[in-house]
Amino acid sequence: MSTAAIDVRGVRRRFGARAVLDGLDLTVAPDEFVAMLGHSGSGKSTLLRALAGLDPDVEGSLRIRPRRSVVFQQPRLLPWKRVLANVTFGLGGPRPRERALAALAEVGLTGHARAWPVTLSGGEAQRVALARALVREPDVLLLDEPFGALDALTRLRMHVLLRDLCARHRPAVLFVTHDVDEALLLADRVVVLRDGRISLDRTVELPAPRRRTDTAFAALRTALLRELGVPEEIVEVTA
Ligand SMILES: Nc1ncnc2c1ncn2[C@@H]1O[C@H](COP(=O)(O)OP(=O)(O)OP(=O)(O)O)[C@@H](O)[C@H]1O
Repeated sequence: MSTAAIDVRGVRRRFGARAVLDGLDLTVAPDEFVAMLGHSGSGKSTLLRALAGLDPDVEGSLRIRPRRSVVFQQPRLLPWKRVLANVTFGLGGPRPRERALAALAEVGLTGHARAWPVTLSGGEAQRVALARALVREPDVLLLDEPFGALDALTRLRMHVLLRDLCARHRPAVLFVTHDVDEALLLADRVVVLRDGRISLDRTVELPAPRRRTDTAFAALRTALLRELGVPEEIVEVTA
């Protein structure tokens, strides 16, 4: 029996004649933070949906620890429930209210427990979504471009928050993003999804604190952009 948090072997997902995932293998260890990059339409969300148990038509072997939480690009809060009730919704176990309040405190939203979702900013709503995911103490956190809809400054704040939350709770993380720098700032390992498989798998060994301006950071960024098929003149601008 594998001790991995995620262990995917030979996964295939067809839509009509096209295999979006085509014999994909991926293993994520417990505690590991893996960022997944890939151009638009490469199948990142398809894989995440399969791992979240939302796709009955995927083929191959998918093993994932059963305690898993998903955060999507949109916070997907229930608008007719207050913030606290969104976090406790469907939550089993003892003292759900206390645990939800603790989770809201962790994401800096203690004062918003009684607020309605419609009154929240995009960043606040996404923090509620993170609290809702983490209150379940998942072994695996699946994140599908969770900061994709946020402005640049809020995104930076969310990076710090996510890093701190992961350091405290230590879930295995599979983090889908388009943003190479975001991947390199946060992840232990970066993988690229291309032609239905993992085409590049790199451990991120960068001195802390990670800085976009460091030479090693820039070198990794260049390698990843090339793997993503970004035109050379654009790669050069970012180097
Ligand atoms: N239910 C579906 N029916 C048909 N095709 C689908 C379906 N879901 C996804 N696809 C196709 O599968 C491919 C991969 O989609 P997916 O959403 O996984 O890509 P992605 O890498 O997450 O893209 P993006 O970065 O733009 O979100 C796309 O070409 C998409 O059109």
